Amino acid sequence: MDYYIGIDVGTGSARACIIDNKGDIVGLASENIGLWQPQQGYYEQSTSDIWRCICISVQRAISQHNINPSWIRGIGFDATCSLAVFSNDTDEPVSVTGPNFDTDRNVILWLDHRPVEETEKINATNHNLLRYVGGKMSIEMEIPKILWLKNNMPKELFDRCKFYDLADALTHIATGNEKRSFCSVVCKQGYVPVGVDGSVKGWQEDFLKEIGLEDLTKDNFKRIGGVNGVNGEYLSAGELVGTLCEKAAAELGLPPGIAIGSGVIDAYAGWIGTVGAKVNLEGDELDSEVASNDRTQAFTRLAAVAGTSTCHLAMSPNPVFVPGVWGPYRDTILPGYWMAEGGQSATGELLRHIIETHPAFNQALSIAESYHTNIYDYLNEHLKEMVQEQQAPSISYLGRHFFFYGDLFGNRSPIADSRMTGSVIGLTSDKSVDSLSIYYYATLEFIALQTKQIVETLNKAGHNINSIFMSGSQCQNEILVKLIASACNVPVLIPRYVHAAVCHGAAMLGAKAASADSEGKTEDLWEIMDRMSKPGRKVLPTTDPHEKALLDVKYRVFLEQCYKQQEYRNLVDQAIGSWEKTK
Ligand SMILES: Nc1ncnc2c1ncn2[C@@H]1O[C@H](COP(=O)(O)OP(=O)(O)O)[C@@H](O)[C@H]1O
Ligand SMILES: O=C(CO)[C@H](O)[C@H](O)COP(=O)(O)O
Repeated sequence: MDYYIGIDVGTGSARACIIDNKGDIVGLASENIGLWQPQQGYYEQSTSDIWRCICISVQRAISQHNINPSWIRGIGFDATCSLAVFSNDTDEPVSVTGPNFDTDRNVILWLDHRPVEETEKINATNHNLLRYVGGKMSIEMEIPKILWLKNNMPKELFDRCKFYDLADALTHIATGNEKRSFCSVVCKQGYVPVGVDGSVKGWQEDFLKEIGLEDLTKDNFKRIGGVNGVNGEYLSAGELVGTLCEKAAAELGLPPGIAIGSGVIDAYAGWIGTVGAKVNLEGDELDSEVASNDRTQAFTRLAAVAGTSTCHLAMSPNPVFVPGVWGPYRDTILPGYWMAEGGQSATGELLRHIIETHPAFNQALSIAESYHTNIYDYLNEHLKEMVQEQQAPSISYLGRHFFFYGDLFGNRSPIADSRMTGSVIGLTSDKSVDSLSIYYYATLEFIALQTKQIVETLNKAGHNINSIFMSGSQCQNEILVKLIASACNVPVLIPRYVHAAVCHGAAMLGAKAASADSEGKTEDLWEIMDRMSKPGRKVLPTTDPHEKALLDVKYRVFLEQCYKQQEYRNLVDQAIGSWEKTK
């Protein structure tokens, strides 16, 4: 009776799943978490609220599925890469809401774009460290956010703060322990386990001093995890952080003493939960399993973790530097291997925004509700009906003259330009549900074409991606999945647990932690993935020559919309030169 819990904290909800020792999910529950937007571009959450949602989900998953809490051997966590702030002296949450810093919101969400000036200052250093985060530090990372707090908080409050990536904050709450994960400090906080030429290693003291965060270097970098981590170590995914403490155990409804694995950012849990599946990628047949699954196969498999945002993760045995793609990050998942992380800042959120701001949204939503379906499934059905009514050859034909470019939340990859916005060619005065459906389809098409741009950029730089393993809520969207397969011309694998693949990855971290021997040595994560991953369904690219020709030409226009926008912006900036802003 050995069971493991995975806890996945996405932008919108906390989920808990329980797996058995074969990796089958036997319990699953989720709870929506709070998100506050005090002003445009600012997004905040609260670890107290998130922990409450985790506790509800765990208790529900346990009780609904009749699991005895004493059967749980290990717990793994993943969370969005958001900055969580606590007090050094009391360990209480510290508010991040200016100007008074008096709310219980202590998390600056990854999507928050408040540190614009701080990010510019960081990138102006051209420090060698920036090579290891994709060439530029993203506004979504945590060092710019810490710097914003330094610039905006009262000094005595800032001096009392300690900083965690959210996944580390959760393992801290669970264990009371300060051990941090490589995934957190390397991917979001500027720690480099080992650089390629030995010139960069560990925390970059000169960099932190140059940007004005010398405070973090004091006491051996204690406020961000320690000079080399606690006891001289940072942990790779799932290594043993400690055991469930009495307080957290009582809140979760579990016995104390359960092994807690080192957490990862949610995107990385999506990689863990999907790419180890034993699947036959050749040929047309679906679902056929293959016996052998050596880890080098992972080098050709891209994980696309598609929730509020989409993250594209690729592992390589050697460092590959890809402009506009975060990393390369060593040791974060499997010790000695490197990860690259491309991404789209908003995909699920982009779809939601496009649908909800269209004049026909309320009408479409009430029809969807009358059919007891969600808006995405309804719009997909409506597109199929439009094809019938208009006797069109395909859905793509309906949208052939509509061109949507969707960087409404900035561009993460591959051009890494947070000033990017959206553009449309093909607007009409049509306010109908048909018009909404075409706009929605064009958004799906945009997501697929940008995925192609990211895959091409990865492969041009030295990766060798030839399949995509998807997870997150978007993998339930059959039109989107087919578009991604066709645009990228590779098979897309849908996991068996479409609602819980990321959480499944987190549960494998619980299994790894539970395997710790008396010296804390744990089983190899790939071995666990090999044993517990589940094959799902394979979606192949279109073979229709017209569909292919249309996607090719749409890609050409997509690239023009992307680069022309930057060109137009430069033209304007050159023309108006030093025109001063009026206050
Ligand atoms: N069928 C669907 N097709 C496309 N997008 C979807 C679908 N269902 C949900 N989404 C989007 O997925 C996002 C939520 O996905 P989820 O994996 O739960 O995210 P997170 O982990 O970020 O909380 C929302 O932004 C929602 O708009
Ligand atoms: O930046 C990321 C990972 O590095 C993710 O985009 C971020 O954590 C949000 O994830 P999600 O879209 O699943 O809520």
